[in-house]
Amino acid sequence: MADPQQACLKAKTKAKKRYLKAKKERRKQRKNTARDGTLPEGETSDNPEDVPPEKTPTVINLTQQAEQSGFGTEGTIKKTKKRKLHRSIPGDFLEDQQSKPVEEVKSSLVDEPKSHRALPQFPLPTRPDAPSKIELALQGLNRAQIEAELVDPNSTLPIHLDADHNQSFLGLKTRKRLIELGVNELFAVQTAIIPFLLRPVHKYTSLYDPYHPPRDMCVEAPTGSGKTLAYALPIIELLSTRVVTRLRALIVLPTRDLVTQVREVLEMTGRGRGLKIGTVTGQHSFPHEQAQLVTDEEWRTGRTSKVDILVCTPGRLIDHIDGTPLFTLRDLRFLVIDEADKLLDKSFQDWLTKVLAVIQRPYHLYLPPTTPRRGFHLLENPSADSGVTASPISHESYSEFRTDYDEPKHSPCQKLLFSATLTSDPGKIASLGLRDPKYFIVRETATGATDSHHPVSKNFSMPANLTERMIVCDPSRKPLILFYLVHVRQVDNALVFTKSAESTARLVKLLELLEENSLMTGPEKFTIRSYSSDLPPSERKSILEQFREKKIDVLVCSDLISRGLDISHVAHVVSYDVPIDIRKYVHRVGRTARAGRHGEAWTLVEEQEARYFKTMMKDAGHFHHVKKLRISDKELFPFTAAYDISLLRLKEFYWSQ
Ligand SMILES: Nc1ncnc2c1ncn2[C@@H]1O[C@H](COP(=O)(O)OP(=O)(O)OP(=O)(O)O)[C@@H](O)[C@H]1O
Repeated sequence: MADPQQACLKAKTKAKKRYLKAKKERRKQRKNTARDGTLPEGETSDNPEDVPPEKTPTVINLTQQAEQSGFGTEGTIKKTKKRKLHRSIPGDFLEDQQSKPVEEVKSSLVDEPKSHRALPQFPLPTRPDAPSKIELALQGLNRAQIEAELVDPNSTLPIHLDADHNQSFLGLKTRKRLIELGVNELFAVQTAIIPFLLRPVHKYTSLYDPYHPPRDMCVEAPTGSGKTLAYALPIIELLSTRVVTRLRALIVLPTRDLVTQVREVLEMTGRGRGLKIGTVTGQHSFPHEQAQLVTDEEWRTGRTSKVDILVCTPGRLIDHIDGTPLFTLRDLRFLVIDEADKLLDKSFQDWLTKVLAVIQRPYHLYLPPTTPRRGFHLLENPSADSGVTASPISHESYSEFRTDYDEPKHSPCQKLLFSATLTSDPGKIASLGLRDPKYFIVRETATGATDSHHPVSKNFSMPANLTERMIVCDPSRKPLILFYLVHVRQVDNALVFTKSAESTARLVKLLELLEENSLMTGPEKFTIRSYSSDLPPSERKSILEQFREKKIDVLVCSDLISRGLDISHVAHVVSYDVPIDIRKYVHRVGRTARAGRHGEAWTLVEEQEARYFKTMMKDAGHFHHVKKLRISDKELFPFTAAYDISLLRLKEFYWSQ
């Protein structure tokens, strides 16, 4: 007897076979229909599967179809939508619908418009190339910085005394004076800056031209390249045309020593021109300085200033703005900020806000329009020395008369910024509110220049004739190595920079003891002195004078004199302690190799600092200029015994204090 279960299965298999056969038939029929565009007999077009292909427009419609046909449950639709994000080929979607015969659906899409098939051809997203160093450097910088003028450091301009050869726009008197001082040519920075400041806008050069306010200027040029003369000469040249004494040029510097130095340059070059030069640094008492600056004899005419040019430190300048009643910056024609990056530092910022508030105020050539006219108000008339002469218009009978003289004018003050490491920080420069600034950068323009040579790159240029060396050593050997350099490598006429006033004093004491105890030094003993903020100003001045006169061979100092100091015979600079940043390094080593002379820079790098120093120099694109030097124990041996004794004596010295 047949098993009823088996019989049932057989029956099901037969039914399935019939079903599949019928299905095949139907498919055949449909294919034929699709070819000739007719529906098979007995079938209606209600079935979405049978919609002629041209009526199956897009992927989105196919999804809708799936919903309509009922085989797309919620889950299926969701899945479909998700997949569509990845593969938008209609055929793919249909293949996913397991419950439908694949060919059947594909066949309905045979004639799908080709444009739809192009959709998946969108390009894959690609990662853009990293921006170049230049692009990064340019971000946030203003146009003036991008359009900076590069000046070739090798360009010079000979000074001639015949009138035809005056390309520099310097007057004959100035040129004669320069020749007397032994300056026969202008250095690169001077060839660019002096004509820019002196070239007349019209036919004549005037002290004030309210209708063509001068452009401000930023200058970055290597240390010792002659920036001081670059601004001193035009100031002297222009101010010599003045009739009455008024404060027209203000030169701000970060330290007293630099104020003295710049004053000397101005006095030397401006001799015989009748200009009065003053300084305020706090070195003298406040009333003394006040008496040098202003007089109240002619206050009615506004002629209160006793100086044409004032050289000052920022702190003392503010003291006089606040505390000297007749002191005014209203007549300023030049504001020079030397060592500008230093003076724009946070520690110095207050002075700038105050000074800018005074000089940036628009002014009226004559009286303010709201004030009734009663003669001239000379305090409000900064153009007394310009081509504009007094006229009867100022009489009170013309009180209603208005001309363009009554319009508020831009301040005629021209701001000039100088540094060997001028900041590329746009925020700092922007705080100065420069007027259409022109940037000059004195830098080698090597052929095949790379990013690092772009004007706005952070690399600073160094003096051409500077040799740089680094000595990696154990910290305990540093004094010994310095002693060795002085005695064996003839490192004299040297400035040695330490990290603080305290270490300056200790190092000098140790070196003095070493001199005493060393048998090797023989009769040739070196004079070593310290120079730091710990010393009173009078002593500092005297030490600097002795060093200038070559009475001191090695001057150990803190960074107090790392900027601006110009002593021509400095042949060596030793960074006994590694400088904390590249700016410090640039200024320190820049005390030598000035004005085209040769000079050597030595940096003692402690082993644990070597990586930091290397990175700093590499970032500045300068590491390849620094030669590595090894000093063996054998070379130091002749001094080691004296060194050990000196260390003991040093301990005793400090204990006894
Ligand atoms: N045209 C020139 N001919 C000869 N010597 C010059 C000339 N211009 C400047 N000097 C000399 O070059 C030296 C360096 O000049 P200066 O002090 O102005 O340099 P600097 O660019 O301001 O340097 P720093 O950035 O260190 O302050 C000075 O002794 C100066 O007298």
